Amino acid sequence: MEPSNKRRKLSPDAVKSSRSSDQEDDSTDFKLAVLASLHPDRSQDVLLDYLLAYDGSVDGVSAALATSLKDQQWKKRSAAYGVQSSLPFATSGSVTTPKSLTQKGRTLHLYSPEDIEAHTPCSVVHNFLPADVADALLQELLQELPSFRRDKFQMFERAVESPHTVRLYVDSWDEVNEHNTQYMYNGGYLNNIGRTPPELLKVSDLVRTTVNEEITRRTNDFRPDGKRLKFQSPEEWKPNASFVNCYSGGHENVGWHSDHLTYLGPRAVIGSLSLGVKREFRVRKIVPQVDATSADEQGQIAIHLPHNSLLVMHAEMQEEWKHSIAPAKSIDPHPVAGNRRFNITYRCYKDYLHPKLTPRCRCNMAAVLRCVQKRAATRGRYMWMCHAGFSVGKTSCGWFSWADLDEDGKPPWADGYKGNANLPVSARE
Ligand SMILES: O=C(O)CCC(=O)C(=O)O
Ligand SMILES: [Fe+2]
Repeated sequence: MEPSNKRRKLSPDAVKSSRSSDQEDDSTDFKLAVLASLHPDRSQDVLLDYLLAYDGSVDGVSAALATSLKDQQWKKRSAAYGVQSSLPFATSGSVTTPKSLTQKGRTLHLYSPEDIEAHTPCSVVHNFLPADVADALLQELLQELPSFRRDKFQMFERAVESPHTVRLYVDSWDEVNEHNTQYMYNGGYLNNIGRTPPELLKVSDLVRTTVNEEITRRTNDFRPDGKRLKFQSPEEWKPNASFVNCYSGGHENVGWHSDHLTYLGPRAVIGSLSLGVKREFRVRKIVPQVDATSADEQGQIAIHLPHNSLLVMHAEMQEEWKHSIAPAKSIDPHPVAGNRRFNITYRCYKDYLHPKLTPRCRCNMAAVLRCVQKRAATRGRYMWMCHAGFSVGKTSCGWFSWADLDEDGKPPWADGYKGNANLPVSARE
């Protein structure tokens, strides 16, 4: 089945980072992403507010922000250190009962692991590492920092840079070579991939144990039937790649996105360790376009992540929610990291999703794996698509194919494949 690919729209996450992207078109998010790249010191809430006020006109918002005296003053104040204060719309204080629900245009602030796991598909472990191990890892990352890069993107006629720096690490030199030449992110290869340094590798083992325990706990305690999600891998979660993000100062951020499934597979789990300055990790449920009038339809949840906290993004997360790191008006400096926050996302790349094995489109590039979110008729189904449709400056060949995935998320070429569970027989090719 090959639908015509009339839309030639850029991914709203193109400004965000090369390894993660939106599942489908979402014009409000796209405009927010453009605005965030043009005005990195404005919070997403402020930008959304302006966007609504200016009837969705990016140019209107930009002109207004450029001349806004109030915002100039806000910008100056944001340079000061202090307690991280609430952004516009924020409700005050922490939420202590699971009954509190998000609301359109509001941000629900969550601090405790109990509240976080009750309201979101995430669990959090505070004080995850022994203090000396956390310090050693932080020191190692500070030494690595000169090799971090901003992802660069082309957006319309503008060259845009991601509003934070990043580096991908894999565990051996062979893997570094493979990733350099075969794994694509937004249509390009990364050129600063590193070999996992010793502390990062040591901590990876600790993360592995805890993430597997958390997956079991989440499945038993939070799934109504105590079973994994359909397409969720039953195999042990073994991290073999880590993206390390660095946010230097409160203005550095990452826009709304969900993480690429292409190499992780459906219903991926990600272990995310935060070190240094405490920041807000924001999440919001993806609202089907038919039911939504704005990207903020169901409100946002701000998960406060202090130094040395491990957040597990569970299997529900990437297909059903988006996440971001909101700009902070002010931050408390960390004694070792200063104004920086490091975040390590430990990921489990599946061997059967190596790009040498996955389908290729007519451009002869390994296709990307996507999940339908917005169209009610096919929501939740996975498809392989031409990479170029989501890469800036490239034209898609329009190739598309429903993915053949079994109930464990495995494709037919993987060992132990159990048969197509992605589509009803009538919709299979
Ligand atoms: O910094 C964070 O906590 C989130 C980073 C993130 O979303 C990513 O690496 O994809
Ligand atoms: Fe992400």
